[in-house]
Amino acid sequence: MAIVLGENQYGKAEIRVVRIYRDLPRHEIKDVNVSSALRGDFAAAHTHGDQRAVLPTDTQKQTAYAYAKEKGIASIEQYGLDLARHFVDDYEPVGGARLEIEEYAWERAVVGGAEHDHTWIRKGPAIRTADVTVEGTGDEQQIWVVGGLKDFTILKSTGSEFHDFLVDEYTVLEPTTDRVMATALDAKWRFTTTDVDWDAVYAGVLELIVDRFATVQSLALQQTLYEIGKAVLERYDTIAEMRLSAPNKHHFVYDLAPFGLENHNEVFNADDRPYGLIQATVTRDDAPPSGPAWTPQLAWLV
Ligand SMILES: O=c1[nH]c(=O)c2[nH]c(=O)[nH]c2[nH]1
Repeated sequence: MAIVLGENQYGKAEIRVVRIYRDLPRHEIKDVNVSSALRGDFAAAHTHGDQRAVLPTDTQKQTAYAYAKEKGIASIEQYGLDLARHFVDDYEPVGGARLEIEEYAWERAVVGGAEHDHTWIRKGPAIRTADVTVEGTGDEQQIWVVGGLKDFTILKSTGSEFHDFLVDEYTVLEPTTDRVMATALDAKWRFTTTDVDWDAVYAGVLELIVDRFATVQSLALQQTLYEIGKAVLERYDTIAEMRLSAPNKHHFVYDLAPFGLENHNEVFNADDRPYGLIQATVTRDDAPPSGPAWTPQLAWLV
């Protein structure tokens, strides 16, 4: 019997980088949260405390700040690619790098009726995400980019039904042809190339999510998720697969009968838990293998 080191990775989690572009009077802001993880030949560090192959997590952090200045943050996908390629291409022991990045959006404050040059208000709950994985160098190099968003809270006050479901002796849910549908959507989409206008695709996917959520006469959240995924894959041939996770934020019609009041879908109890959790993957049947694209940094203990 021998005890051996298994899979391992290390990096700096949640590096908070704010980059201001201030070359013009009208400043620009990028506010991101970066997590790096390096994979490769780090056995000696674990078994002998030998750090010669270890690029410190502090250096990974410093690099994130330096690259924000040197290369800028045009998009989080591009920034993740720049960092991941650097770690893999420039350090021999590093076989693979995964960069997980969140972006917090700001919108310009309106002051005296005009957009202000250097004051912003934090915008909405939607957080843009990018997961970039790079493995190998030169001709052998493989790259996976997954774009996404999380906590995109959206609600429609009609245009949603749920009926004709399986009924057993424990079923009390009433069928409905008109209900509130609300969720805080997490979605990720896997690209098959890096030749992408990242910002344009993000804006387009967001537009499709809102359009499908609003205009599909939904028979279930499952159907809405599928229609979103289908629309995204139909519009973007650079995307092979979309994964969606949607808590069904139940809005129950409140019983106002004790007060002699009618309630025609006007007053609801927004229940926070439990919630239905509806999750779906929509994919092309000829999608290339996903490799490590979906493997999160923090999957180790799961
Ligand atoms: O859109 C829905 N999907 C379900 O699977 C489900 N189950 C439930 O109780 N309500 C809903 N709503």
